[in-house]
Amino acid sequence: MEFLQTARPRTEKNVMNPVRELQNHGQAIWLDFLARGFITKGDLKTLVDNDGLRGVTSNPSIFEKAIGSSDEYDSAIVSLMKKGDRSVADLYEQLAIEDIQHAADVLRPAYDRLDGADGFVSLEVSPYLANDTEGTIAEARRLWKSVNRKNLMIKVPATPNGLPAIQQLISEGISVNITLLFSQKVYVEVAEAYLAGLQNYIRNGGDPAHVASVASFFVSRIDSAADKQLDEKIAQANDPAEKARLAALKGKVAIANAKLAYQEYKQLFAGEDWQKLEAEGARPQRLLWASTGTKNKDYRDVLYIEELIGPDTVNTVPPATLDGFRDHGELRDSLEENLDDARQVLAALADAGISLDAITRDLVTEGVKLFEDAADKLLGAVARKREKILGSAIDRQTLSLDPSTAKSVEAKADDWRAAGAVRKLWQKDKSVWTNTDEDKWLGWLTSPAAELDRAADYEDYAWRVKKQKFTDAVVLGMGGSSLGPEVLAKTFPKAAGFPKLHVLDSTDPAEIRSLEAAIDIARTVFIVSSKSGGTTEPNALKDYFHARVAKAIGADKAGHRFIAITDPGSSLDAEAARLGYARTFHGDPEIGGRYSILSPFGLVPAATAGIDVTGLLEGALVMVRSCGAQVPPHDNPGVQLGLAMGLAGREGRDKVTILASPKIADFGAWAEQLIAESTGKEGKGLIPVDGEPLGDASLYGDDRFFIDIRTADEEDAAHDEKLRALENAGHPVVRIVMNSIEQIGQEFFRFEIAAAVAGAVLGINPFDQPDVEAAKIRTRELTSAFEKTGRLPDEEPAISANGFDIYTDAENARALREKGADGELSSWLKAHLSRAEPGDYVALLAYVARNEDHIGELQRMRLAVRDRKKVATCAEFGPRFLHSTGQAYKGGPDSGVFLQITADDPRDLKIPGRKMSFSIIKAAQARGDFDVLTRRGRRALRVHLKGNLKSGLSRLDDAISRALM
Ligand SMILES: O=C(CO)[C@@H](O)[C@H](O)[C@H](O)[C@H](O)COP(=O)(O)O
Ligand SMILES: O=C[C@H](O)COP(=O)(O)O
Repeated sequence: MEFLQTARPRTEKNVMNPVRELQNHGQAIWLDFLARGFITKGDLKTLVDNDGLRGVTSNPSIFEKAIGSSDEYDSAIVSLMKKGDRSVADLYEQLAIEDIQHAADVLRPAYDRLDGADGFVSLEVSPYLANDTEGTIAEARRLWKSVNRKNLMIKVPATPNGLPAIQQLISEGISVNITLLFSQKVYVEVAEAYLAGLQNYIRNGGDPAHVASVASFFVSRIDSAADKQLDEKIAQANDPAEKARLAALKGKVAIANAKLAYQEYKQLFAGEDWQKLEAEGARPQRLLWASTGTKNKDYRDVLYIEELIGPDTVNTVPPATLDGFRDHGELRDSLEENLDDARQVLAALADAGISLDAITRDLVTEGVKLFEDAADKLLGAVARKREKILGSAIDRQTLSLDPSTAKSVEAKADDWRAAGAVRKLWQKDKSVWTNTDEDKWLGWLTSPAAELDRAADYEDYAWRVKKQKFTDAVVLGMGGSSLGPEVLAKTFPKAAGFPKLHVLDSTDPAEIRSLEAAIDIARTVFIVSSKSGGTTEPNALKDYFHARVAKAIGADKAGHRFIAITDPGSSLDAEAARLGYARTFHGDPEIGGRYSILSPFGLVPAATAGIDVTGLLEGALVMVRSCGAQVPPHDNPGVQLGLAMGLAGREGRDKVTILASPKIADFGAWAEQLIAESTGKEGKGLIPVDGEPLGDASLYGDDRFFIDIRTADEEDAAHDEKLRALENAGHPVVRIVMNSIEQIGQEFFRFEIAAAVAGAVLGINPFDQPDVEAAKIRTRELTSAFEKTGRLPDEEPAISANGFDIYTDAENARALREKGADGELSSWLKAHLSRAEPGDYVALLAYVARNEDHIGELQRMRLAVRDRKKVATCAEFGPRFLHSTGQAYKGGPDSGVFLQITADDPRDLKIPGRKMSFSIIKAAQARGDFDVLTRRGRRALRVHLKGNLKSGLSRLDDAISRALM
């Protein structure tokens, strides 16, 4: 720094150093600057020795310049990160604390020599807490403890919420520097808060000699604001005398304001009350002139030092001003000169119609904002540095957006930054969304850290599972409870010595049988997973498999082969206790199913399968930190993804097409339910498209938003080529590269934040699922009818033919007949598919066993539709999708064309103790689903395949091909 070179050694020649001379006028000079090298290279000490510098102040802008806008701290950040990853806020704070400690140590000899009267270093609480009394108190206490230096002052702003914090902190013996102080009136309140705090401290036995305080009264900013208004008045005035009167006030207001504040000081720290405190050893709270660098080049560079010299005051100056004063500063006791003039300046300002009260009020708000801006810039820079150091330990995300989406994302990120929306999200502030009950559904934000604290329990549980030598573990659950564990089961290889993990989320008798055939029932552990405990499918499956296990190993032991994961107090909780389950894990009622993967709903299946739960959570925590409260939207990967998805969706690119590489192929099914169920409601939302193989750019409409996710070692040049073609064609493409599957926890969390943010952008509550509930209610009506009558209510097909029946409601039937639907299956399909316009999507909803063959059939059909109609396609299996994309299909935008596929079940499966069989439940679910779709006025057609399913599906495939001709 240039000014340092001008700090001359003490010689005979410069004995009359004006800076040092200030002491003789009772004023202490502090430095409004700090940087690491400046301390470590001894420059601060030089100023202390040569200029008699007696203190240092810091603020968010100073740290932003030091840490954010330089590489001076990069090696220190690397060293901190070597001890382990930490949050961006933590990294900044650690660096700041170290600097403050070093500076305090340099000033400590002065502090000791002056018996604690001076030699202070100030560290400011986060500007984000400026309107939060309790938060300020807590942070000040924490910083006071962490810095652990007697000559520290904690800076607290003089906002309405800062004032009570000041009093409280002083009463705890914490030295406070009150910043952002502009008004005389507020200054009096600040001084009173100090005095009241001191009285409390003494009353509680504290020694006031250990407590110090300064009131940082801002100067130059007042002139900048007042001069601006004066200039406007001058421009408007016609009378030259009036212009001259106004011009004479320029550059005078700030000094007049400060001088009069000093007069208040003299009164406040005189009189009996003060004398009593003083007798106890209390120190006055000195006025400190801050913001004393001259802003207007027409004014003398040392104006705000020369005009404010007086006893028992401090002036904290930026380096250039210090240099200037050392070079050409002139000393006189100016502070109490011409006080009447000062009063007249303020009176004339008021006469001119300029309100100093309004100026000072605005300056506080603006001051907080400026510090927030600086903190955002600083934390954004630290976030980027952290990410760079993490290297491949953090999954890479790049957004390649079309210009329109890119512009919207940039603008929205600016809005979010200005509104502190990321912090609000983390503070569980429901105003980020629709102000309903979103605050009750944000437990997933903190679950990775909370669960890591329970890692030992998961390890112990895993050890016990291993000891049992199970061959298989089967999760019985739906939606959030099944799709997360399924990603784990399909992504991670089987761990030696642990059971193979399966997931069963179907009521299809053939699928249940096929699972049963794949396991050794006598050596299997079942995990019944239901947050509510009341979900039909896991309950039926639990009853079925309990009976099967009882048959295999005896009724008395059957319960021991079952584990429950459920919210406390649910019916499953009670049932598990009654049946003697081996263990019940409780979920957090503040985490919805689709956000529950990093809670027991995902972690128990993981531990059961021998997956490293600690590693999974530690991985997730890397992304938690990257998406943290203090990471501004521009540098926050989850927020960026959410803003991009939400905004692109709002602009019509609402088909979020997920391209997951082979190693993590199943991730899309989890992400699909998260995105669809979170956003698809109230006629708005995103329609995720999973499992649609990447095709030529010409196959896609301008309603697509692509997310490509893969692991680093899965090179695929052909795929990359196609992606580039999409980009070149103007489609938004997000690329996520995971270093390895072990880092999948990061992706769960990134997508959770993204879904929540997209929900905010879309203006919906991302944590409810009203239309899933509607389908459940309708299904329940049908199953209760079955319980009463022994059969499901009759339904009338639109046509019944050899091999198939067609069902739909009257409105759809009329519309389709108008389009040529007759007795042929293909005519109905043709009429139906012809309703899919650009921007629509076609969803095949098959209530058949989900197996390789059927997946293949559905894929063939969907691709035929996509390639011919150039619309997005979804291929889903019921009832599983009901707990996932089913929400968006019914509640989201009315752009779906639905083809429901049902079939005769060749063999049903009974559920012990129930009248209903699995086949009946599945039929009721399909009808409940279809009824809600048609009641919502959606374009829906149901084809019921009769007889042999294989040939039925191939007939359907064939009919679709013909319909598309
Ligand atoms: O409040 C204190 C000291 O207590 C200062 O660090 C204060 O923040 C600075 O003087 C001002 O922020 C600098 O303001 P300005 O020169 O940018 O207007
Ligand atoms: O995604 C959630 C499913 O609807 C299942 O709910 P549950 O966990 O309460 O059984």
